[in-house]
Amino acid sequence: MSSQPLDLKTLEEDLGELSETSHLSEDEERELSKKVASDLLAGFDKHYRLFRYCAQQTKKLFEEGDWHLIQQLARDRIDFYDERVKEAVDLLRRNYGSLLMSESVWAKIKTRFVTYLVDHKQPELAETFFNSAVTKILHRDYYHNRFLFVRPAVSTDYVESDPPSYRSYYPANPKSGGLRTTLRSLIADFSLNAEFVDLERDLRYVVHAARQLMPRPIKVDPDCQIQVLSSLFFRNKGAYIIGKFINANMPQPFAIPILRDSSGKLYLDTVLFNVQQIATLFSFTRAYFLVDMETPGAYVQFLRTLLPNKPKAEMYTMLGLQKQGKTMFYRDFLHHLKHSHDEFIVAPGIKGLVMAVFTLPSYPYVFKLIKDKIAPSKEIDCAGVMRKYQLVKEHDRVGRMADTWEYSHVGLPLNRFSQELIEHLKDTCESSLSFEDDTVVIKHVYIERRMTPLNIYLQQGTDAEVEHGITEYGNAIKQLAAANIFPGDMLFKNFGVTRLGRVVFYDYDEIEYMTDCNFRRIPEAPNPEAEMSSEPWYTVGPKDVFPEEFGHFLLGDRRVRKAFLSRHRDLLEYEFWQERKDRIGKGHIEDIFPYSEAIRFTNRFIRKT
Ligand SMILES: Nc1ncnc2c1ncn2[C@@H]1O[C@H](COP(=O)(O)OP(=O)(O)OP(=O)(O)O)[C@@H](O)[C@H]1O
Repeated sequence: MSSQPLDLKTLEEDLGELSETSHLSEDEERELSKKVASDLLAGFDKHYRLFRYCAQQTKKLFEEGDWHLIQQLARDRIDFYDERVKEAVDLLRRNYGSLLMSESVWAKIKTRFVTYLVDHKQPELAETFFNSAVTKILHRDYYHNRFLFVRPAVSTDYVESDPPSYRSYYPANPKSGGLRTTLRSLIADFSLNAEFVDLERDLRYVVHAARQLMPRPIKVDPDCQIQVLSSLFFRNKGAYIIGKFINANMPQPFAIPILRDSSGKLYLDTVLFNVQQIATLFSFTRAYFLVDMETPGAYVQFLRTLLPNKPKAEMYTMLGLQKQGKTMFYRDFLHHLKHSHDEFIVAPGIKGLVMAVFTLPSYPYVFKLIKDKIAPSKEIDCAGVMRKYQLVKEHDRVGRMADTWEYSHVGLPLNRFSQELIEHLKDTCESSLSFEDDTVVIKHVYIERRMTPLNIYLQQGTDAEVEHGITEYGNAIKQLAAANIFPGDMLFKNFGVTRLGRVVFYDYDEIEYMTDCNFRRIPEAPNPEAEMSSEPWYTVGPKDVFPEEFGHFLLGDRRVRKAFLSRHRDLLEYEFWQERKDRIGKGHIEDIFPYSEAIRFTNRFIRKT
């Protein structure tokens, strides 16, 4: 396994095979390994400094309400990792070149690297960076624990920063002044450089919401405390306080979104206590958070106490550390393979024209390979598909597009593939496959969360489920449109339903920015014959979209039609699309809340401003 290809040749391709030992003396090897290990660590430290700087900048931009720059920063940050890895690899090749052509040197480099991580605050990320660089330099044959961190060598348990990753407050302590005063100082400790519209009012709402939740009579135990992560979680137009309230050894997670109104003042929009609502904030369908963390391991550990069912891989990813997410996903996946025996199969549903998709029933992910030959009707090539997937990675996914992890050179055990799947992959993706002994090596694959394809959900659903699926489908399209995404192919098979019943889009090869689309009304037919003809009587440009046509291919089924027309008739009208496009064109960034409107304070409590 390695991360996304950086278009670098391995040393072996350049200089031939590594020898077992080098011609250097023991001392020379030791000196060399010190230098290489410290160069690699310096490369990582530079990366992480820039990564943190982005989050520090975001706080300022949030205070100033510069949403466009926050989005830009979030997008740019995604590329930082590969840029730093490339720099590190170039440096090693330039400085040491053929000196690196022995296994004994690489084994020493890894050992030396571990010693440098003893007091490091991000050892797990540094190990991943090491892997990313080394897999660019060495051939796949060397991807094992002697040269790489296949398993972590340094534990992140109890790694802490100074000041620590979370702060504790004691509202029941007589000196604290009570819950509201405690919350006031908790918020002040984030040192936001902007005024609140009416903080006292918002604190009353938070206290009120908390009281509604507490079992009666309220009994305060000696351990009563509030713990909050020390940095705010920024995304789009929101900053989130993430923490837990503990009483009688019972942790109650919470999240408080802070928003900014048009006059530049702040307010607490709501408080989320429900674990599912908080899990939704960290969903793989949303953009990554920007958080200034000295010890990300401690953040993940804290978050896991709030959301124990969320895999660590997804936590790291949502904190913007997507390469760490990839590493952890792959380790989990290999572990799962060892402890399961089912077969990889073709993913249920309608096969794609662009992607070959397979899954392991016992594991909730799908694997997507770009086909060798893409149907001409698709008017896209492999590089184009990769660009669209990258666009989705970098764009605000607004809870409606699935994130993907991209891998190259993934080895999977051949005996776990069903016969039908191997034949399907050989037929469609031969150039992506190679067979090494008992292993199928896949050159390039996207991995994403498995969902129930919406077409299957609608076919098999009860009337209530069809109603729900279609309502969600329309909401998904509307939110994507608000985020400047036109899905292109709106057929139900291109959407999936998550475990929480949300509809999410996953077929990216035809997506366009709304602002690049040319929405049109169908012109009047010049005569009845033209109207009856199978060919359109008007010219159609490559970016033209005719919303009035959507109904023809979406609404064949009676139940679907009824639900759609009662909820989302506007999607069939030119005006809806043009109006959205115009708003985006004027620079408007819509508010899309990752929680329901109904739980916002403004809808729960009558505001006395
Ligand atoms: N995340 C997912 N969860 C479950 N099934 C999926 C997922 N992604 C894809 N599939 C299945 O694989 C099929 C093809 O996937 P996808 O739509 O991404 O391919 P495509 O080649 O781009 O399709 P199209 O021909 O519509 O462009 C889907 O119709 C669905 O049945």
